[in-house]
Amino acid sequence: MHTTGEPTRIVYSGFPELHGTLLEQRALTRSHYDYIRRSLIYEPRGHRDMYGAILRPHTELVDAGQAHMGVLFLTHEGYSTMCGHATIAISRLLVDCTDTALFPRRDELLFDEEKKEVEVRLHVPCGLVRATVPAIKSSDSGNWCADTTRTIHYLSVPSFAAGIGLSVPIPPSLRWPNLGDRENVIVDVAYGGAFYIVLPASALGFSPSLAHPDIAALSDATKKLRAAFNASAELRSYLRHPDHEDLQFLYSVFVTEPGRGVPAPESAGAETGLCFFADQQVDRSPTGSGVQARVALAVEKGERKLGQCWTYHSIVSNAYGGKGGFTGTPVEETEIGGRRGVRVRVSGWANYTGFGTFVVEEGDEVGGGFSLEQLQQFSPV
Ligand SMILES: O=C([O-])C1=[NH+]CCC1
Repeated sequence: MHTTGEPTRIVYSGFPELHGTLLEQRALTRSHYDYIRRSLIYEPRGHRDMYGAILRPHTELVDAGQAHMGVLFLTHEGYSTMCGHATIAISRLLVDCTDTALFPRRDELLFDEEKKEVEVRLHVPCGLVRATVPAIKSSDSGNWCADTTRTIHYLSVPSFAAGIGLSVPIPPSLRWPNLGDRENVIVDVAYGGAFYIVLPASALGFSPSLAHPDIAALSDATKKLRAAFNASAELRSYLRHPDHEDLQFLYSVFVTEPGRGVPAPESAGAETGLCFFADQQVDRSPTGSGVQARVALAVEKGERKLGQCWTYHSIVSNAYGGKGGFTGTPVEETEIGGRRGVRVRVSGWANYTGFGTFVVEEGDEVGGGFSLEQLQQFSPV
């Protein structure tokens, strides 16, 4: 499937049996079955911006009846802890999937006849996400399926501003041309199911406009900024989460242009973002977990109130006149680790791109998955 152009290659059958908590299953997949991720995400089946997910029908929350399905997220680098664009895609798939062999808890979905929608509870590595999928009953089969005329939304895990106006010193070895004579860069850090650095392009020394961004140069700058941030134990101390140390890492640098993009009718404003995540993958979608982080920052700064909807665009949604933009609305204040958190309602839409079976033939080493970049760096000849 794709969500505003960002792919999610969803594994719904054939993955090895995994047991334990979802985070244990994530660790086991990374240690014992990473070859499957590489074969699906790397070339020749994927590419360096490919994204995927593995459905996990048994986790501690699913087996306790608190969730309908577990999910592991796959990037070109590894296994992320939250993904809004994939959440939107997977929740649609689960509403459309009537095969209880693939979705054992399908019959537990409660379709609201009046609102014509259904809640799908997903257990993702950062916690429980409640998606609401607009649905219609198909006249012939009598089965419910997603209503493609309305957007899907999900209610996030508690998201929070972790640090505002932090100064990141940039050592000479990590400087980039646009930095000019600046010694440091001021950033905000927020958690939206994963930790984000958020800053305007101008803070990196680039034009404030993301109308025609130099993506390669911004990728180089954000990669160096991330390295400079991670080099500081004091700055890394902002990446704290009370639930689990697996969540305590810097996932992305989000470059923003406040004010750019077409606001959705129900929103009070819009902004555009360019998300560099994992090993500098570029999100084609407006990045749901990044929306959560940015909404949490806006609330913390007193720029946004509960219930105030905002529109978030990517370069792709802007290129299509705003179609595919996400909205983000802080709907509930909560407390997390002694600080203010907000649950954010993120909306968007996903489409199918196809269904397939992937094969790796015995002895086909190249077909097992390769990354040209890694071959360049590590090839023996
Ligand atoms: O939508 C999302 O949260 C993300 N898409 C790719 C990186 C994270």
